Amino acid sequence: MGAEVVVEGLTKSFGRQTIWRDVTLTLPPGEVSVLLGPSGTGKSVFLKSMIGLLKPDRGKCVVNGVDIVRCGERKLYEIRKLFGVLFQDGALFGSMNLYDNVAFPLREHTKKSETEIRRIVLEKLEMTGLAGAEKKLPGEISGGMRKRAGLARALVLDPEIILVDEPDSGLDPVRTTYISQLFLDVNAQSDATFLIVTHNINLARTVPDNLGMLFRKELVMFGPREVLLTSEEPAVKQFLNGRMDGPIGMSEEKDSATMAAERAMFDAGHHAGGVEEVVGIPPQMQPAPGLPVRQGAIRRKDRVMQILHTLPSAAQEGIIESLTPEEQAHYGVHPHHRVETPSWDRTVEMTSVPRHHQGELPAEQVARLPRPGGHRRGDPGPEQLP
Ligand SMILES: Nc1ncnc2c1ncn2[C@@H]1O[C@H](COP(=O)(O)OP(=O)(O)OP(=O)(O)O)[C@@H](O)[C@H]1O
Repeated sequence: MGAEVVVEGLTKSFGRQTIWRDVTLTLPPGEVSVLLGPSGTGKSVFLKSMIGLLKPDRGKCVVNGVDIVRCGERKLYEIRKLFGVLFQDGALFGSMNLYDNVAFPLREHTKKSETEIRRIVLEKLEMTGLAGAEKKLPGEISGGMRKRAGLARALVLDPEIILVDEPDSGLDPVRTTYISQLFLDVNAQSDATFLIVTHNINLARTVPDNLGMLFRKELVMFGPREVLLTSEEPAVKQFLNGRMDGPIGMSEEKDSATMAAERAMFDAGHHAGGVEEVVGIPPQMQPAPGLPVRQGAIRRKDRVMQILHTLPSAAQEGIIESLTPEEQAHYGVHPHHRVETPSWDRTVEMTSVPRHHQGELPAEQVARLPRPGGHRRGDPGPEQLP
């Protein structure tokens, strides 16, 4: 099982510029988490802080009982071996072929024989769909292949935690979905803990178990995906819809005057961007058929059901609806049955009016269409229809 990562009150500045402050979150072991945020909010700085490449000013980042922020060089070197990192461009050595790139961490950090190294490298290349490409140089392959080679290299030391920086950068939407599928497949096979930072909305909506967002130098929220995906927080809704209309501006936050001027422009009919209002919780992508069931997803179910009563009601509803009837019976919940909602969420309580699937409405609620040629004797007139 992957390691748990506990981040508490983490704060990072460069000189007088605060990047983010008081970031507190836990990456549950073996689950896939995504951290969203507008460009420049410090997502990459967060990843680098987690592996000790950057030193936060305050706070903790604890893995297996070791605080990465405070520990000495030797401990840090040991703990880093638990991490596999996929950087934006794959960070491959341009002069080495894919085989040597992927073999590099094994030759650097282990005493394995070349025979053993060959077995591992070929296995990871196969796993990432690169079998046969061993002799290619990074400059001879596509961006998507470079990312997959970066992932193969990140996997060779069997990491417990895999950090991924903007896997979609430079990739088309289809290739982004393929690499997302690969993350879930790797997670199913390894049970490693994943943290992916991105601003790709498709990926954020369909891949993770947990979702968070950095904005205004803070972590706006972090928790089960259903919380962020049903959030009424203006910055979150704007971000998920990719619109200009909202608090996020050209370079992070808008001031109130800009916001009012833009509001007037959009009210007058100017297109705010985006295609349609994106709402709700789409189904989560699953590992490819034939792969093991994700253990992280199984554990998550129990974990989330334990904290269900602390979540906003729309998220509760989404979580309950994602369970099978057997699971609902096991946990003693059923759709549209809310558990006690925290007081801060009273304003977004959902009505308990049952929703029905198409074709399942009770007969008395089905509107009758007028028949051609008017209604027959005995049929109710339109004024009598419910
Ligand atoms: N080593 C550094 N020294 C000084 N400032 C830095 C350093 N690294 C990053 N920054 C600053 O930190 C801020 C956040 O950068 P970061 O790259 O983490 O943002 P991001 O959210 O990953 O953005 P994007 O989505 O565009 O990649 C930026 O203003 C950047 O200039």
